[in-house]
Amino acid sequence: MISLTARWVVVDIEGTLTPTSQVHVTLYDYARPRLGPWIDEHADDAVVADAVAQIRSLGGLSESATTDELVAVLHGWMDADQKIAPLKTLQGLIWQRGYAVGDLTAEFFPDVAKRLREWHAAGLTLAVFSSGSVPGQIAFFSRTTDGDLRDLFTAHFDTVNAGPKREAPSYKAIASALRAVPEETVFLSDVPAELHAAAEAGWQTVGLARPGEPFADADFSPHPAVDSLTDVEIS
Ligand SMILES: CSCCC(=O)C(=O)COP(=O)(O)O
Ligand SMILES: [Mg+2]
Repeated sequence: MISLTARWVVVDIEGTLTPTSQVHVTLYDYARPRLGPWIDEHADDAVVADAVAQIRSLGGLSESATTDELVAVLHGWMDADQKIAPLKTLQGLIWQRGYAVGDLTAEFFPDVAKRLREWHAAGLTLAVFSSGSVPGQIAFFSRTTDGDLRDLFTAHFDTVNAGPKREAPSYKAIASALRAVPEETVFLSDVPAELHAAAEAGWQTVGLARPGEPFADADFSPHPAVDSLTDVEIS
């Protein structure tokens, strides 16, 4: 059991709240065949047009690139699990629709919903920092096997409104947006490099080394690590 004193709790999603397979299999497989149709059907949407321009630029495609060429770049990024902003934007829009129409339901590790509700009821301010886009995150928490959890969170951060997850300035930006005291803020993640960045920003950190997850056997030092939120006590 780890006991901390903090007022702000910021959580990662993949590998921390939900199994990696929920993202890499369930959500990625849902997005893959829908990316092309979404780009074509929402070509006039400014958010989609901006994402397409970024894909062309980052993917080295010409102005006349076809939707199939754009999708090939997006699939390549997904296959390599590169969490690149325009991909996360389009995925988030597709998942938002998927949760709204009832195609998708988010599943958490069994300890998660209870612990988040307890921390919220105890007066802690909860926020999310994930590579998933903010609209995608909000949709994810709207329809879960534990009900609608959106009210638990005061704020959502992604790589667009905060910055890269492995860089300390992103955590400084989040603390500033939350008006949080860094030393009274804790970040929970399954990725040691993210914990290093949060600690560099003056935050407290807890690693989630969940059995069977990609980082289960990683070296989390100097951060304390647990395999369940049940083992994290915050007062
Ligand atoms: C609907 S949120 C999906 C999460 C996601 O797309 C993702 O890439 C998760 O990355 P994280 O930073 O939470 O490990
Ligand atoms: Mg993660």
